Amino acid sequence: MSQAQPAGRARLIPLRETLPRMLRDPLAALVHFGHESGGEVVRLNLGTMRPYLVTHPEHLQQILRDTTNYIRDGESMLWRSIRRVVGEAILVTEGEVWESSRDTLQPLFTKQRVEQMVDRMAVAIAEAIDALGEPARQGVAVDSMTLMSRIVCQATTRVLFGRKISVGDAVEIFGHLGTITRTMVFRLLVPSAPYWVPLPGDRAFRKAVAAIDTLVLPIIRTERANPGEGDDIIAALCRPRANGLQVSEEQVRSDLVAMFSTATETTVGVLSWLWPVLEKYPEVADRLYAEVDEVVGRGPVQRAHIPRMRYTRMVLDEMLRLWPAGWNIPRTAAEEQVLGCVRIEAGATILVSPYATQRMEQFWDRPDAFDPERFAPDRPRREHRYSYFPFGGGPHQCVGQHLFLLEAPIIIATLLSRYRFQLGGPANLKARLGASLRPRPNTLTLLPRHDHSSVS
Ligand code: HEM
Repeated sequence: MSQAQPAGRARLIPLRETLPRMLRDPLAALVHFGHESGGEVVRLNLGTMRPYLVTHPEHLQQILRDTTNYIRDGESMLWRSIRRVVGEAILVTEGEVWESSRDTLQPLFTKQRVEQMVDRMAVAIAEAIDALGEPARQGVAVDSMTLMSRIVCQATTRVLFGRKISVGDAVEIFGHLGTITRTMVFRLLVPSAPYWVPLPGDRAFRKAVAAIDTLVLPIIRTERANPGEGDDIIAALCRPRANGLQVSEEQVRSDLVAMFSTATETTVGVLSWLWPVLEKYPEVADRLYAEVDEVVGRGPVQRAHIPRMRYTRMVLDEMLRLWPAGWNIPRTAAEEQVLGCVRIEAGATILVSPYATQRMEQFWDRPDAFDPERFAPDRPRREHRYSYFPFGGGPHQCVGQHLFLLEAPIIIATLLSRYRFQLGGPANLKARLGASLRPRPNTLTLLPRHDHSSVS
């Protein structure tokens, strides 16, 4: 990638090449165009829009670290759709509004604070998994995503939201978010369509957003009427901001829905790959079960177990490589930019996709193989920091990364210490496209490994 040449125009991939691939499989299409370009910046003619596709780690680093020149423009692509759900929240904004939300929320997620949450989280997770005992003993099949969402919603509402959202409401909100991510796809694929042109899914989308408001607004009103000193997200959002700014109900609602959705949707999305992965790769399943038995035994899982669960972490890292929940985090060029040898005009949309880069042969050996060994702690890592960025990077790097990397092993170890499982249909490793990635629906029957599945 020579920087010496004068910057020119990006190669444009014509519609006759982009369209059939995008219609068939948009995710595979991004990997294909990234691969074919060898990591150079290219432009995709998608008919109604012509975004740049950026896949090279050096370019990604430049973009993600520079929030002045490469912005999350609320009017573009993904952000426009997400803004219709979360409003002006931490997840979509830039500048002062973003800074104020980030300053309020980030202190809740420092390494130390997250470590303190872990034991409470382990108890909430064990209780949620206890509740699966009876249906499991009766051999009842459950939807695998619903199962994971119950566990994650219980842990999240208990620890992050100070029990101010009930588990029942959390599961309901999660369901509405699922509708939203699915129905948003049409708007993502035709981002230039004005909102007065109805697209499939619009009505279900609007109903789901309204249903979420019905559940969260009363909680916010109660908290604002009696603001407390609590260390949960709702208390933090309802207090006056550090800069003295009084926040509106709408702003609190925006950040609350954004935090709920990022904390649950992504976690459930990634963890739901566990079952098809274990089914498809029995040797991985054997090693995982062996590690859980050795480190945790029959449980309960505790904070001290987590550093010893090295293989579990390798499996998680590999799941995040192949199915990063946040597969698409586009940016807009605020001014004219030069990236590599390519000139990018002000206002252009730039596709940034962890999914594409993390599956490109230029940056990964056998990229399509599921191989946790590539993340073995004693194996030297030679990849560029931005060839693997499931949690993004730069100032917008995910605030929940540490939390996820502690919560996920607890969930896996608690489940596997108690159950084996049987999938209702064949394991499918092809992702279902939405605002975040999820596996295809499947059912699951848990098979207790011991006489009494509850041991906590
Ligand atoms: C597997 C789990 C997760 C994945 C893959 C993930 C991925 C990401 C990615 C890629 C970004 C960057 C967005 C961008 O650059 O525009 C991000 C940002 C964010 N994530 Fe996560 N996330 C996960 C879990 C969580 C959890 C558990 C929380 C909260 C408890 C969380 C809260 C956030 C927030 C608030 C932001 C916005 C940060 C900002 O713009 O300042 N995420 N996440």
